[in-house]
Amino acid sequence: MKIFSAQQIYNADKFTIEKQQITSDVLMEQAATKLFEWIHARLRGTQVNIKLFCGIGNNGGDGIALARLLHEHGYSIQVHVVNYSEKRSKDFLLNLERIKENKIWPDFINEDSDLPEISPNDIVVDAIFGIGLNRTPDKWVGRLIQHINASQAFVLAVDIPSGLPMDRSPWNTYYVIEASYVLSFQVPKLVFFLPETGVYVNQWELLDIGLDAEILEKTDAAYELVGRQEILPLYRPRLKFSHKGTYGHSMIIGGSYGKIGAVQLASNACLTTGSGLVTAFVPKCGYQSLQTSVPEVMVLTDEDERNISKITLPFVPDVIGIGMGIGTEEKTAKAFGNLLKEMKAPMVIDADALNILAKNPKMLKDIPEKSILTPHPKELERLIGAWEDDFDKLEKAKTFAKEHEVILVIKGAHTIILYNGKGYVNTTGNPGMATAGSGDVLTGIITGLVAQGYEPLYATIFGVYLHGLAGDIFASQQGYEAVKASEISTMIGRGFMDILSPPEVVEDREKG
Ligand SMILES: NC(=O)C1=CN([C@@H]2O[C@H](COP(=O)(O)OP(=O)(O)OC[C@H]3O[C@@H](n4cnc5c(N)ncnc54)[C@H](OP(=O)(O)O)[C@@H]3O)[C@@H](O)[C@H]2O)[C@@H](O)CC1
Ligand SMILES: [K+]
Repeated sequence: MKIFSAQQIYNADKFTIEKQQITSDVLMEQAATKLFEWIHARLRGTQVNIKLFCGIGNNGGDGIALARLLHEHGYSIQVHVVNYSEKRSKDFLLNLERIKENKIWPDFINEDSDLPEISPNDIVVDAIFGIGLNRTPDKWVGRLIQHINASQAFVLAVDIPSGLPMDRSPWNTYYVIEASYVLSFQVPKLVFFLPETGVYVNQWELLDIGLDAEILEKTDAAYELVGRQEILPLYRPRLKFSHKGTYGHSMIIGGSYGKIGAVQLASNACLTTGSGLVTAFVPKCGYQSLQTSVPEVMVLTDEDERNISKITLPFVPDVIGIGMGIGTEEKTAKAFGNLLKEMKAPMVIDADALNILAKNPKMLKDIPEKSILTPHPKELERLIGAWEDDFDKLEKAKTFAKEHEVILVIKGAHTIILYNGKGYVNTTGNPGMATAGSGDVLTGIITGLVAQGYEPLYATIFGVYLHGLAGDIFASQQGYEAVKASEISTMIGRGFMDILSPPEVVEDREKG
């Protein structure tokens, strides 16, 4: 599902109004009706105080229209107009007139007003700012936002938490509504998925307000949200008349004394994802433990006892996954550098192999095209340098990926994959997966998919989703704390089954 910028949403808005020959007011009424239906389906007339804080733009207009619908259905409401500008929008004014006709008298909050009391039992509707926010809120509006955040009331944000800009981190982190739930219109917003801004969005859901399908289809978005619907078409079925050679021979290279487990985790995940054959290449000290722990994996050893020092391949693997537990010794760096020169096929590069690249930037030019790099935040910083905020990070990472023609996986609560100027935002995974070896399993999964013939970008998108899903399935049975990397691998098969099973009534991608 596409993630639009604010400008693209305004364009879609305009296109819909022109094509469907409706007024903008009709679109606002559709939005308010969807908000009302969502609330009404849950409250079913329960008497609770609903306090609506409405700005003077179209986000505020949505809030005022919602207030009218709630009032018509017998809900107890209070409307507070947050009067932060004289430039009121046309549809805001129209809806203000309409509620006055319904004998609802809003309270106007200005710089000098006392802040209204909010009880923890109230429901607050936040319609102060929407996607039109373009500068920091005034101090008094910021104070009101802090007052709402401190109230402990349930806060339902309309479209986006007020104070959160669409294309940058907030100017003042205290001047943003901490929403309990966000009902967002039509398309997800990128800020919901980034670490600095996602914290204001506890849960979110999309409401279809009827923006025209044609414009949604033809708009080229810079980011895409990846849910089951996007993943299913990427799946490559296993054929009846096939053999282990059909599914590729993967090579997992890594490990050092005390860190052989990383290779075991990656090799095991690679096999479990369906790679036909897996050979691990480790220092001598890893031979016995690997042979015993994963009998299906073949093992080749370096001549060095404790570190990788010279990589000699007796065959050409379909894909190499490299870096887990490998260390950054000089001889290892040299061996990796030589391998890069030798290999033409895409590789999956992780962990210390990334640190070696960061320390030896000359090696970057030798990375085979469409290789997949899977850094965690520290490794990413070593590769692309420090960033100012999440948006700056994405831009720098995009530039890096383009320059070196690689697929860059930025790991996080919502892992983002960058390739050729475009970003793919993953929707699976959970905090339990922030655990030792989780990244080794991901490398194994992606390597296993490339081995089976998945195109590298698709292998990455599919692999990141599958990895998160396997972690989610395990966590749903045992809880976050018990998630261990090896347990994630045990759920890879269930993950595939989940992807292939019929979708639930509400798509996971439309909620978060
Ligand atoms: N297609 C859709 O999805 C539909 C969207 N709809 C709704 O419209 C919402 C967007 O509405 P919007 O464009 O009127 O902007 P909104 O956020 O209400 O801000 C109002 C104005 O405030 C100003 N301003 C900015 N920052 C400021 C600040 N710090 N302090 C003071 N003022 C500030 C700025 O104007 P400026 O002063 O810069 O000229 C801005 O224009 C969207 O989120 C959704 O809820 C639906 O109605 C139906 C269809
Ligand atoms: K809002």
